[in-house]
Amino acid sequence: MATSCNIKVMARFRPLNSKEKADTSSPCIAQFPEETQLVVNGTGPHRDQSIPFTFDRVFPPETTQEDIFQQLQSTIDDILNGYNGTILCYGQTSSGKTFTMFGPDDREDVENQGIVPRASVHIFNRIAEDPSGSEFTIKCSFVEIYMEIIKDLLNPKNKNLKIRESKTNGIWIEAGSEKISKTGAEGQTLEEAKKINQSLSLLGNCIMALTDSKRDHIPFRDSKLTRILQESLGGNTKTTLMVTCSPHISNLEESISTLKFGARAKMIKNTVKINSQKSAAELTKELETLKMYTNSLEKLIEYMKSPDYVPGKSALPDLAILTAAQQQQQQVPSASTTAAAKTKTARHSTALSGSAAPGAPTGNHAAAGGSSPNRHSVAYSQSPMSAISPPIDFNPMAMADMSGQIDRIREECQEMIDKCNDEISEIKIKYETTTEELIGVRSELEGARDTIKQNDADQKGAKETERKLLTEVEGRELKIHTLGQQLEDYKMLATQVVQYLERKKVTDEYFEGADANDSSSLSTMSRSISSTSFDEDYDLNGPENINIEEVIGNLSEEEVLSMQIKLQLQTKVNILEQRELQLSEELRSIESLLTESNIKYSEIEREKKELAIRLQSLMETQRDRQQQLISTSQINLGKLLSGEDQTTTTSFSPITSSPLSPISPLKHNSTENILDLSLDYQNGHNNSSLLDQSISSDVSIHLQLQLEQSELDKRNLDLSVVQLQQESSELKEKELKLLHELKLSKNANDKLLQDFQLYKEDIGMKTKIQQNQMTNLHNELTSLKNKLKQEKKMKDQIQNQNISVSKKLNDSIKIHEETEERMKKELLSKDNENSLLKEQYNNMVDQCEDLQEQLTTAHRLLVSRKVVKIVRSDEKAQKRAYEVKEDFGQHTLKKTGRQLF
Ligand SMILES: Nc1ncnc2c1ncn2[C@@H]1O[C@H](COP(=O)(O)OP(=O)(O)OP(=O)(O)O)[C@@H](O)[C@H]1O
Repeated sequence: MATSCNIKVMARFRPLNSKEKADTSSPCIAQFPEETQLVVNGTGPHRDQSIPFTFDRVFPPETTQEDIFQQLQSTIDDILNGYNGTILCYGQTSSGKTFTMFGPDDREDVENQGIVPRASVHIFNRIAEDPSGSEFTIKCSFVEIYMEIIKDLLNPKNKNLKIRESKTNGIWIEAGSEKISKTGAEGQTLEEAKKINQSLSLLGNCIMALTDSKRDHIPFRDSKLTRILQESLGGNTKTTLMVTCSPHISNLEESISTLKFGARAKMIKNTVKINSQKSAAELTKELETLKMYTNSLEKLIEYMKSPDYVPGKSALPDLAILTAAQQQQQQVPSASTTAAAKTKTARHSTALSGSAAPGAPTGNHAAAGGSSPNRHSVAYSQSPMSAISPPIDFNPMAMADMSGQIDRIREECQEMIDKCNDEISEIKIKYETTTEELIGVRSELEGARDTIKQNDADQKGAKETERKLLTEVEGRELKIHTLGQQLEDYKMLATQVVQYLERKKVTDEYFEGADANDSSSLSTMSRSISSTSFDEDYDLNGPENINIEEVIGNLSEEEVLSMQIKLQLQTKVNILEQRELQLSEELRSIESLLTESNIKYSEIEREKKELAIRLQSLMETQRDRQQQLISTSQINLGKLLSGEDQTTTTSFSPITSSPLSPISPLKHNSTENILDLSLDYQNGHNNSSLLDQSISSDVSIHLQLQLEQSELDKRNLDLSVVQLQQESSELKEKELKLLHELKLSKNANDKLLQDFQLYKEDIGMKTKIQQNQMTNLHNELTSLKNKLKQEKKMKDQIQNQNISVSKKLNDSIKIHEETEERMKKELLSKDNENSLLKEQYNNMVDQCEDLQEQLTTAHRLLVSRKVVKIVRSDEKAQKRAYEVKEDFGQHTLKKTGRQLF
């Protein structure tokens, strides 16, 4: 009896792996307050919300493999009791599907064995323990669905297995290889990813459709995975879905998506019933009964054919055999009514693990499953023997007519049945072709959608590149602007320097005529250089809140180099500035010294001149006096010589203009001597003693005094001259010293000028570098602009392409949708036709059965009315008698055929 049950859904969280453990900030995202409930924390935009989930069972990370199996053992037992069963794992990649299904790679690690090895052991244990002596057939297969191709993992030659379906056996994978060439896959990574995601999203679609009461079409046929799982989802299978999750916060979105998938799947209802199949022993027994029955019939017919048999008079032989056979046949239980038959066999047991929640990263599907052989149960709703009814009266002619009619009807029926079968096969082929076509159209659509997505992504990428380029261009333009300004400043500065140098023409004259303004203009210029070189953008100290190291770290090599040069320049300028100030100071002190010296020198010169004049006048006075003395001496001498009174002598005053004392007459020495003396004196010879001897005592005293006085004067004069000469030489020394200092200053100034020249050259060079940089930047800007243009062009092309692709896609979608719609309609009408045909077919089969029954009744009548004699003479009737046996066999086949259909 069929019962309805929901899919069992369980959730398992694996432990944190070593990498996740390293992130101590994040423990397990889920809490497990109850055995059937878990709460996922840290959800919502602010990570402060929780989502509760309820499943048939939840397993926290510490759950052992044994605990898991304990919960799934009942599913295996159900399979052993004749139900179809599926255990399916679903979850994000690396969430533990393989671990749950198979366990670790190490086969020796028995403790961690997964469901499949444990289930195998359990099944064999159960078989070993079974006391009934029932026959068990265990078959096992492992297949992989890879890019919509089913591969036999146990026989790699079987690379493209087909999915088959029959009403009695449900869906199974055809265990033969075919069309290997079709599987040749090359460079299909993208295609592979698409297909894997597609089949998973199609699984999601089926689950959505199954849980949506308004949907009557479940798109199982859209992918191989859903097709295989068709019976497991909403069909005749006890299904357990194990959703596996990572406990780490980094996989939160995927885990929630997986759990939501599980929650939805939990709503799916399956209708399950026990499958039964007769064992070989039972079938043999049945066959023997049938053989017995046939033998009885044959014997009966033989007897009826024999001359001993008189219809209506002769007793029927071997009825006991018939009765025994009939009784035995009736003992054979009907499969449909014996749910607890010993021969229960699960047609369909599947263990599957599929990867990834939609939208999550995916891996391949690893499917491991087992399905029983393609057997159908031969089930009778009624035993053939039970159709034999008691004999009735019978008219042989009418019987013959009836037999003919029956034959005709049967032939007609057979024709109709064949026709129906042909039509049904045609429809089936058409249906499958249409379905395949639809799948093709859908995958084409998916492809087109992917192209659009790709194009969108390309467009986004192009936009991003464009934005980046624009930002770069803006940055470069700004830099060029800044550099341009700096260049202008440099140019201005260079002009200033040139002007300054030209104006100054730094020569000795300059130093002689230099004034405070000029030196200050030099320092002003230096300051202006410093302020120009270190504008705001390149201020090394920068605003307080800026991390200089970070700023420098962000600067390009070129900028750092430029800053270094500027820093060096600034240092140099500072040194020059200081030096200039020093020199200016020195120059000023030298200048003042020089002025002082000049003043002193001119004073000394003046004094010297005065002294010279004085000396000259003194000498003149002395000469005059000597002259006077000589002349007086001569006069006196003449007087003396002529005897004139001494009273007539001329008196004269000494240099001091003292009143002239009367000159005493010369003593008696010869006049020549006196004259000689006078002349000697005049000639500078001190010969006063001679004079004393030659002149009179008064005059000689007077003269003596005067001479002494003049001697004194002369000595004084000499002293002054020496002093003056000393002073003059000192002054000369000072002058030389000053000149030396002047020379040093000039040299320093020359050095300064040289520095300025170098500085000017440096500035010129830097200006050139800046100009080159600017040119480079301009070139770069131009190339960037060109690139931008190209990007824009490309973007436009992509946009145009996108528009045309979108248009094409829309057209194609429209066409495909129309085709799909048309096909759906066709399918629907074919389905309707199909159901009508099925109905017709079933009606015909029923009619056939009725006819068969009528025929059997007729035969039974024939037998009971003992028409054997007529039959014996009538060949046709004899033939009919043989057909009774044949018909019986066909009756069985027809029954089976209807069930199969
Ligand atoms: N419950 C668990 N206890 C201990 N280790 C586990 C558990 N679940 C998973 N692991 C480990 O986590 C890793 C990933 O698990 P597994 O390979 O089973 O993931 P998967 O879902 O099959 O991944 P994929 O979809 O990529 O094939 C493996 O190293 C596995 O041993």
